[in-house]
Amino acid sequence: MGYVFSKIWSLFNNEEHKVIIVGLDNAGKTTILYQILMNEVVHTSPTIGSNVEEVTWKNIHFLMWDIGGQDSLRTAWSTYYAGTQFIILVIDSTDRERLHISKAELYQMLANEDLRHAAVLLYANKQDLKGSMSSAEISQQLNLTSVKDHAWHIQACCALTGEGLYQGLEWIANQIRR
Ligand SMILES: Nc1nc2c(ncn2[C@@H]2O[C@H](COP(=O)(O)OP(=O)(O)OP(=O)(O)O)[C@@H](O)[C@H]2O)c(=O)[nH]1
Ligand SMILES: [Mg+2]
Repeated sequence: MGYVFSKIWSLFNNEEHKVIIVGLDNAGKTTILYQILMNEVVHTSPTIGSNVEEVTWKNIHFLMWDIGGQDSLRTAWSTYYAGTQFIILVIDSTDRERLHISKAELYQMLANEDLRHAAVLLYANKQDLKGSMSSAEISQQLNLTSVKDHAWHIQACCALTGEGLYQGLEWIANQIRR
């Protein structure tokens, strides 16, 4: 398909882009999903299984899966991978003790065949809290610059105010428009 034609096609195309929102329990995944969907802070309890919502933003249609992050639920993440275009990995920026677990989960996902074409948006969430790690610090701890085979971006955010969330989505939109 010619470049111009494919660009025109994409303008009229209602393709739904599959997004999975993963990360450790308490990272803020469900809060982020509903902040994006409704511009509201919802009261959450730990997610068992998943929540799925259709999100339309700037005329782009997303199917967003928010998956429970508790230890015992993480082995089930891979059942959501097929057809995923974007991974949103949410990190509680105050959770220094468990950053190495997020790191291990990240690299395990990147090695998964079903996710080989997926791009990764990392949200460094809970920036409102004292002592939170900056996105630069998290990036360094996760050794993100070593990730060459997936597009990735890290965005500082606060799910309670919504700050940073749309900048992250903008990066995703740019990946789609490429
Ligand atoms: N201060 C602060 N609290 C947040 C932020 N985002 C989420 N929280 C709180 O963190 C707690 C956990 O949020 P959830 O969205 O339920 O976390 P989750 O990642 O969905 O957790 P699981 O479903 O167990 O995997 C809740 O009390 C949220 O209100 C944030 O940016 N700042
Ligand atoms: Mg949840």
